[in-house]
Amino acid sequence: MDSYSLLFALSITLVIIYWLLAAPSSSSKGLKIPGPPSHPIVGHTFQVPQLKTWRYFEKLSHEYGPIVKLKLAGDETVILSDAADAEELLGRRSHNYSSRPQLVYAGKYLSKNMRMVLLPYNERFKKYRAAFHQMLQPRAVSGYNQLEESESLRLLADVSSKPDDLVNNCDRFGASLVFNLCYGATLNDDGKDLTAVQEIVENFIHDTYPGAHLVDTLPFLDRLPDFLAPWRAEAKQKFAKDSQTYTRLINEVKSRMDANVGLECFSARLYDQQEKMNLSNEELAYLVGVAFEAGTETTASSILWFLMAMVLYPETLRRAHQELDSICDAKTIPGFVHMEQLPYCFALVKEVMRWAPAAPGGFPHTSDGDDVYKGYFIRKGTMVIPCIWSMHRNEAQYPNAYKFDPERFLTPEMREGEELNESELTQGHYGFGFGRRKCPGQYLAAKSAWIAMVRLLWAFNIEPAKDASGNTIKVDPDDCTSGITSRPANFLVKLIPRSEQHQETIASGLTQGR
Ligand code: HEM
Repeated sequence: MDSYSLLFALSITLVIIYWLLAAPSSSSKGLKIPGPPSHPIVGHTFQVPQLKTWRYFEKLSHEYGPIVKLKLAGDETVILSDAADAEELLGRRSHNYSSRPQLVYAGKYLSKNMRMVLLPYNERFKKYRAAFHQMLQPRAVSGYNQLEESESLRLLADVSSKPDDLVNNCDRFGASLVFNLCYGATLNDDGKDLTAVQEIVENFIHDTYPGAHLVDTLPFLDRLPDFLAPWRAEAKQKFAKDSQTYTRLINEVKSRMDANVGLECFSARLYDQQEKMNLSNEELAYLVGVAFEAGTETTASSILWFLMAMVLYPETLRRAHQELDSICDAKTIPGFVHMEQLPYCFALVKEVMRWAPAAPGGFPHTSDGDDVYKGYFIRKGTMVIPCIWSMHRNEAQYPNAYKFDPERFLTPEMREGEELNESELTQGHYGFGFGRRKCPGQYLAAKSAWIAMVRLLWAFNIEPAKDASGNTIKVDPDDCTSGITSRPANFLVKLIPRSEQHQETIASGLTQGR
């Protein structure tokens, strides 16, 4: 038997002993939360599919109701599929539900407990969150209009010149905007920094996936000595590599600051407050790095979902074009000043975030104390997962929920040009999560999505791609990636400039640095 098989056999034996001796017995303190039958030893651990878990959660909600309990390797897990329950528990009772499950591999070793997204609700978390708030609160975000407009213009130019490189073009847009805000510089064209952060995000998504590392299912395996725990050295090695990237980036900022280049960016602001905030250089590097990684993948995914919706629902594309053409001719690139005049486009952007949330499975929260809700007992340490996908498919709240239909968000007030402001983009759907862990980048993300989508609509016809024989290639929204975030996979689409004048306007906008 090799050392991995031995370790596996040992782990199974230990989990059985743990389960029998240490796992909490079922509670008599409240009603039993419904859920599927489970195995007496491993619970539901092996029933939950690794891929597109949110679809399984949706199926459970149809069978057992909006609050479902699962037992995953001894841990109690509650899946919420109705937004009202999530708003009550994770929102109004957020004092109790704002922690995160503690991951040994990704939290302790891969992130040295410095990645905000994985931190429990502790003092370090509050300090990090306050720093994010400074940079990403609505008032600060309204100062980024010019940057968002110039980055989205660059997106149009990239799509025009490299139409077959769509995924990279969208990734670049998501990344370069956040990069600029974080490091006060333009993302290099050599792709080095983008590739580095993409690799970090890819590893992170893989390493946080349920079941990716046995030690996160059985945390006591962390007591094993290094020679029996080869994963520990692997995670530490990845940390060292990621840390090198993030440290290099903030060191570059520091050099520019030392050379008295007036810099306004997240890193510079943190350097100025480093002592007051009691941040080590490593912490500072990670704090900024996490903003860069969190903003890169999600924004690009939303744009790709938008393009897919336009292919699947050409009538909505036609209506958006009609609205845009009535406000902006081919010589006028739409900008934030036009937001109030474009209610249909506004509703369309919100519908993208509902129809295809970039983080469909939701991020798990953890309870810090026992609680009773609707008669159900929720034990301290329960992992509570708000399944955004199921919430967005709730027929009572969103009739005909599987259909992409911007009309559902088009209120009479909006038709009159009211309620068309940036913060409204984040309302009416749950794509940014809940309570004290709600996405701190939501205002920036929603505005970036708006400007990118509206400008792509203005500039291009969005059509299904064709194969070599001229047949339309089918587009399937179920063909998507699985992880904390999700985006279309194998998605081919054709973006065709709407006119030569549109192209000329983009080119002259670029030369004028608009
Ligand atoms: C379309 C784009 C985006 C989407 C859909 C999105 C969605 C989310 C969601 C669902 C969460 C988890 C909330 C919860 O736990 O309930 C989250 C957390 C987070 N997001 Fe975003 N996000 C986006 C863009 C951004 C951007 C641009 C940034 C930063 C510049 C950012 C930074 C973060 C951070 C740091 C967290 C962790 C917060 C915590 O654990 O307290 N996100 N996001």
